[in-house]
Amino acid sequence: MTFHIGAKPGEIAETVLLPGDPYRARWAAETFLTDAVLVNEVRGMLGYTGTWKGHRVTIQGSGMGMPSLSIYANELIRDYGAQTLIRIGSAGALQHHVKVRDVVLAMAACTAGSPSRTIFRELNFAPTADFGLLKAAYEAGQGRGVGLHVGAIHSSDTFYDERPDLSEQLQRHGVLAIEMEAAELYTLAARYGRRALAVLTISDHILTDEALPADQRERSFADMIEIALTAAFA
Ligand SMILES: O=P(O)(O)O[C@H]1O[C@H](CO)[C@@H](O)[C@H]1O
Ligand SMILES: O=c1cc[nH]c(=O)[nH]1
Repeated sequence: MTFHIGAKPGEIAETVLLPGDPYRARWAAETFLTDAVLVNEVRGMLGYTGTWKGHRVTIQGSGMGMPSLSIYANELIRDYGAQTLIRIGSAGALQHHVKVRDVVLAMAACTAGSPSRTIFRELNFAPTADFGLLKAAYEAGQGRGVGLHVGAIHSSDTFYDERPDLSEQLQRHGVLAIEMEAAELYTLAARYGRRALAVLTISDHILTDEALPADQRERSFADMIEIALTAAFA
């Protein structure tokens, strides 16, 4: 047990999928895993361990924002020995060619600041995905009939943005989408020598205001989850 995860030693798999939403963790475990067992419910941040095609997998909610993700990823890595951590999240599209329901594989994640900022000080560290996972996810995503994009994203500290000029600059520099966790996940994976990737489904469009309703945000992300699972065990 840790401060925030109640699982006993051995109850967390080496491969962990991390949705922000704990109900997405429950839905994904019930939908994709065999013999899924609830291994964490501290603070309602649900985590399940089961198998997918014979491989052991944990799906653990990580909450919203980098401080929350950082708590779960630190404990999963340092206390439970997680080796492969794949975020399965929602994101807002920042480019017209990226559509609602498309899947974005985050090759790199910009930030204005993260929980790791105190370590890096003046350095602008470049948080990047594990190349093997990224390549495997790209291959797994092709031919599925889903719009698939690979590129940079922005991990923001805010959902309600008061800096339209910042979004404009991100858009101008080809950043595909905005979410709130991947940069810190990539940074922690780099620090501890683990593999990480963020596979994101576009839930809304920053430029057009189109948005998926909440029930679909929870449940209609099957492509993203299958891509993540396939990549983890490629
Ligand atoms: O759908 P999840 O995984 O929570 O991800 C996105 O949704 C939340 C904001 O609504 C933030 O956590 C953001 O990163
Ligand atoms: O952080 C996020 C997540 C989904 N959609 C957004 O616009 N921002």
